[in-house]
Amino acid sequence: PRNTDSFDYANYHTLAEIYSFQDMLVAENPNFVSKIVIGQSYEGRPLNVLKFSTGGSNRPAIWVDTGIHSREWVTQASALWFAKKIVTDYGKDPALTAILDNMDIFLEIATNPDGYYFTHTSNRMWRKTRKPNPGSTCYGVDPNRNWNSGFGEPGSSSNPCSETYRGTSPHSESEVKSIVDFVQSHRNIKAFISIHSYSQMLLYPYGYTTAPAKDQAELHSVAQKAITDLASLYGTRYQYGSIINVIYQASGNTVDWTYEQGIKYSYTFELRDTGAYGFLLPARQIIPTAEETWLALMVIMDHTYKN
Ligand SMILES: O=C(CO)C[C@@H](Cc1ccccc1)C(=O)O
Ligand SMILES: [Zn+2]
Repeated sequence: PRNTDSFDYANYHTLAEIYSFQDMLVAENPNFVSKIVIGQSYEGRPLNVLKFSTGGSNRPAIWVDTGIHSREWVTQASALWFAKKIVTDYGKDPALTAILDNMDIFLEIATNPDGYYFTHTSNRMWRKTRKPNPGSTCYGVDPNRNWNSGFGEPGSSSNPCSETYRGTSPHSESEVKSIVDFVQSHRNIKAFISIHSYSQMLLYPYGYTTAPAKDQAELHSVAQKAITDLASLYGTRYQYGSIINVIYQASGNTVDWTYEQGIKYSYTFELRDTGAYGFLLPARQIIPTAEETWLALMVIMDHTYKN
């Protein structure tokens, strides 16, 4: 495609196409969109983050990541649509314009690029990073178990061959450590949203403990509004609540760590579907999924801006 208008949002794309989309979007919007490289993957690929900013310096910010689990293809595909939506709606949609006149948005689309490349070349069902595990024939660490929050407690595995292998120590994975370093140097992130598929759930901390988050009531009511708006478009029904209550115990997970860093509005989405296709969601559902998810994201971003 020659530009982001002719880009095909209704299909899945290779890693190379994602990288070229990012560069096109920056080139088309040089005063609004920039690309930050927060680190590199194990195999040496850039960890690119798109920054949407209308000015200021170190403004309060909203972080969204997709594709931390590489096989969850609808999430990276939705992020491409979100990126275009932001540049299209700024100056037109009053709620988004108000948010962006006061806050920055950071969007990491290919959060696990080695894994994503591997799903295209070798194993469509790959989830983890692609770092070899010494002493094992099995590769990869689960980047949603590698964070320093309840690390190593029940809800992750010590077996390198497990899909939920936690790694040898917290933040051992560069794909995780790069975000840790970014969050800890930025210090003004107000919302952190990590997007997975599938199951149709909107989840908030904690996953490693049944102890309720101190902001549980507020997180719950914002989630309720978010899934209501999501459902208003196509009737897609989401469950919502704390990770451990709604899905299962999961230690060392992303948003438990960001919440414990003081980022109150920490959420994980599990996008479509509920198992009919699972990770192999047909491309025809990409745009509807992105559209309905955007409505929920706008609720969380608007609440963050107003609080
Ligand atoms: O990837 C998943 C399949 O989408 C489910 C997620 C569920 C989860 C989501 C947020 C925090 C901890 C766990 C996972 O096991 O890491
Ligand atoms: Zn996942």
